[in-house]
Amino acid sequence: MIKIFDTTLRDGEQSPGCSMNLSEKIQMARQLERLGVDVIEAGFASSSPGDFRSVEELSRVIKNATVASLARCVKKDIDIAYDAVKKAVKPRLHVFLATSEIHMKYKLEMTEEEVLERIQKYVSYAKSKCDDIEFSAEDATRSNVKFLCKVFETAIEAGATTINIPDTVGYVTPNEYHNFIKEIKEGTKGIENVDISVHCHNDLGLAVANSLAAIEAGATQVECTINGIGERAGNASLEELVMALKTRKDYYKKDTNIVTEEIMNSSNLLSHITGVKISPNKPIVGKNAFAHESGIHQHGVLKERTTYEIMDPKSIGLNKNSLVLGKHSGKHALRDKLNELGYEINDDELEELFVKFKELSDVKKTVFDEDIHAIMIREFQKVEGGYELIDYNAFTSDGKESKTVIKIKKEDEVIEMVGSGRGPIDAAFDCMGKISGSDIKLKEFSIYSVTQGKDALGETILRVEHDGEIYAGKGISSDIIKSSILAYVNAINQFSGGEVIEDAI
Ligand SMILES: CC(=O)SCCNC(=O)CCNC(=O)[C@H](O)C(C)(C)COP(=O)(O)OP(=O)(O)OC[C@H]1O[C@@H](n2cnc3c(N)ncnc32)[C@H](O)[C@@H]1OP(=O)(O)O
Ligand SMILES: CC(C)C(=O)C(=O)O
Ligand SMILES: [Mg+2]
Repeated sequence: MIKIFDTTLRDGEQSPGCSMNLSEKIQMARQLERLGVDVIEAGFASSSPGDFRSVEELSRVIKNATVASLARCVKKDIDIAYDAVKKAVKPRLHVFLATSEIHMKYKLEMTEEEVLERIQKYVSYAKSKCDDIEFSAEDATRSNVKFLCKVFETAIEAGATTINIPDTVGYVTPNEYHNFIKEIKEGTKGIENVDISVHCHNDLGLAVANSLAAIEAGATQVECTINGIGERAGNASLEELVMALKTRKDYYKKDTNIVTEEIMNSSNLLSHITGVKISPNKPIVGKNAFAHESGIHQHGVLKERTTYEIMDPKSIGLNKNSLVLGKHSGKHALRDKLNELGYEINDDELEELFVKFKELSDVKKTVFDEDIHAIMIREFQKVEGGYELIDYNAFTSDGKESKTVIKIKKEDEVIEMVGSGRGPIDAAFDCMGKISGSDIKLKEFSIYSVTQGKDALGETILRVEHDGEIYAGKGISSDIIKSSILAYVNAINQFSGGEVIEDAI
């Protein structure tokens, strides 16, 4: 059995534009639990009060999976990480220190001896607080293998129950990694009593191949993320890894606890939460992964699906029969759909959402899954004390400067302002800039149609820069000017005094 350690909420969140608020992390963690992952790395508790709160809250919410927090070999990090995970049913402390020459010399400014001492000291300290300890040798694949064996021996003697061999910069190749792990297995005393974990980055597009090679060499845990998000080019993608093991069970002869039918839900939920789209040719979860365009392939698939499909789409949760939601649907069907899409809600939340659902179904014939995601994403974005759009009017005609008037509320104050620009959206952003009185630069802006038909919902995703920091905003509406204003409001609410409502659905 291969343990799946999901780090979507920690390493995944380290990818630019993938930050999640607490309510988004809770929804995602619940979905990861339905997916059946063994370990959820909930965050790096000491890195910020927000990270602490989310690790602490996830430790309360998650019942089956182990909940881990990352910590440096620093007392304060370990204390804070333990405080955050201590209420979990199965807590884990994940302690790390770099072991490559380049990291030790330039980053840590430590000698090999100092690194070994520090590992001994802080893994023992972590062990005095928590039974389940993972130790990671950051940049392991660029470390001297003999030194690495000493590193792991030290960590195991100090109480580590899992040792992790990360390919931090995505440098290694599959055969090389396979041999490297074999060498570590042969050269490290006590390694037979602990889990061997791997954590691969995708800088050369080899993260999944390297993880699979590591499994063949004896790794018992793989670290990965949904949709492969993560630092730089990302981490090994959970769905690719798991489906490779499942589809080629004849070769790998290994199982995981993953409920593969939950893969599509997990992937869609993350993509909706982060606003990061999945490329159509992405293996397993891309729009084209099970699509057949050419005649010869279509002919083959019509006669026998397996001529061109190595996986059954149903095995990842595609093509499930589902109830069609519309203006005549009731709360049971809405709850059923929300659960099917990976959202858990209580009765009060259902009442509130049902009102929004009815408003939408009055204007749309059919409410698609994407519409439901859109309603939920709006709920996640609620901000207490932040700006709230009340109304807007746009005046535009070909070749002339456009004007947009926005009426907006912040706490009890209603503000009305006019902006001008090249087109109504440019004018709306000019107006929002004046309202917030801040120096804001628009860095990225895209609008996607998220549902079908002429009444489709448009999703705006943008990034703005303020005070050297980048803030992402999302807005959804059947009116693209409104979705753009909502996205802008969502972005500026993150720095203009609003506080994300932690218990929003
Ligand atoms: C490979 C990975 O993914 S590692 C995880 C990366 N994730 C993150 O860094 C996200 C969160 N990080 C943060 O918010 C901040 O970096 C913090 C709060 C953790 C630390 O912030 P700061 O104290 O300002 O330090 P800063 O980030 O500038 O530098 C890192 C410091 O940690 C030290 N350090 C790095 N790794 C380790 C380690 N594993 N154990 C002990 N010390 C370490 C560095 O040497 C440096 O020390 P110095 O301040 O004495 O020079
Ligand atoms: C903290 C460690 C496991 C990491 O993310 C890496 O080395 O990539
Ligand atoms: Mg990493």
